[in-house]
Amino acid sequence: MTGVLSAQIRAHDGLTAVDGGAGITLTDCAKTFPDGTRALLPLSLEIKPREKMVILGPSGCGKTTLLRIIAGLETPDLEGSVYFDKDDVTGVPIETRRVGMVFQSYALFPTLTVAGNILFPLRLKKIDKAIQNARLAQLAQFVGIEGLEHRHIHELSGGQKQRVALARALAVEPRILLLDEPLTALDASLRERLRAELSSLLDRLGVTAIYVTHDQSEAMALADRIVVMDRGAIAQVGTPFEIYEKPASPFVAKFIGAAALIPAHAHDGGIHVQGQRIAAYPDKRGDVFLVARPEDLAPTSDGPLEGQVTAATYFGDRKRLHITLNDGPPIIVDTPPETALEAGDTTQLGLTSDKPRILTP
Ligand SMILES: Nc1ncnc2c1ncn2[C@@H]1O[C@H](COP(=O)(O)OP(=O)(O)OP(=O)(O)O)[C@@H](O)[C@H]1O
Repeated sequence: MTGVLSAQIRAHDGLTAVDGGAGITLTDCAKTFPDGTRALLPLSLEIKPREKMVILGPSGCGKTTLLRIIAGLETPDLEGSVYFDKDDVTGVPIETRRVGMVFQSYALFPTLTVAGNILFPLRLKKIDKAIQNARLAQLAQFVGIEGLEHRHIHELSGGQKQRVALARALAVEPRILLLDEPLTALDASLRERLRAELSSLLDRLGVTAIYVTHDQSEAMALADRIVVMDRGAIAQVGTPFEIYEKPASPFVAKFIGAAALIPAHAHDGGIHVQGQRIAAYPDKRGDVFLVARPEDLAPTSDGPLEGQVTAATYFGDRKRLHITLNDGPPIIVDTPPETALEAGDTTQLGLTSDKPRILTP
């Protein structure tokens, strides 16, 4: 057997290098639907071969539309173009793009068995039976569903269904794997486990993977880089570290890591909140925001900030306080689980680091 998948699976077995995974170049891709909805403003994006790129953003920001343009299920407005490596695929239909897709709803055929679902794309292409069987065995082993090949879809758990959907997407030996919220239908603990498993499967496959989610911890866990989207536009592209540590805008800071933005002023070499100097800051002068994530502030006995606890939730490993700062925004503060503070208490707060993250508006 030859082809990308064989190479991919051999790579998984440690036998050979991988030759799969195309780079993707989107140029000026906008999308206006016939009813006039502008789902995407013109955007350009480069995705490297074998990169795990996560598209992250709130509901309705255009994530799925962007994914469907890469898949060939939508065409961009006239000025846009899509390249896979050096091939212009803008007008090429999904069947000939060599992409695999995995959906939130699994989109499995309920009347077919596991094997029937996985082999469906190969049967369409009338691939030789012996090759089909060999590939089924490889894929079942690869995604961890051996022994379930003859089950019907309704006899599977959610996690097993998702593995079947992944195996079917891989059956076509894709250069690019597109995953649209594939874990959303699963319960939290299974989602976390499969997320880790999927991440390592994608690494071993060496395929270029585009993964859509609105769940930022999923994005952080899986991505080489994240595209954060806001209302049809790209708000920031960067590694999880860059997006978390250097958010490009208030939108990105608030969307990633439950950050509150506290209005502050930079002058005389320091950051000042409500007239109180809270940290050294030699860089700039003027109005700025202090980025306050749950780990950035802690209750203290001597300020400099003060606020009222509006809710306190015990999580076992920590206690999460919702606090409204005096003359300031509501913030979230994670404290050790034994913290005595409860809703209704007033507390002083200090920074946990002497290098706070500062955002200029
Ligand atoms: N076929 C369509 N016709 C008209 N408008 C559409 C169509 N498909 C999507 N839209 C609109 O385009 C915008 C972007 O939709 P899209 O599905 O890409 O968002 P999303 O970020 O994937 O959202 P979600 O996380 O809720 O799935 C939305 O306002 C949506 O209503």
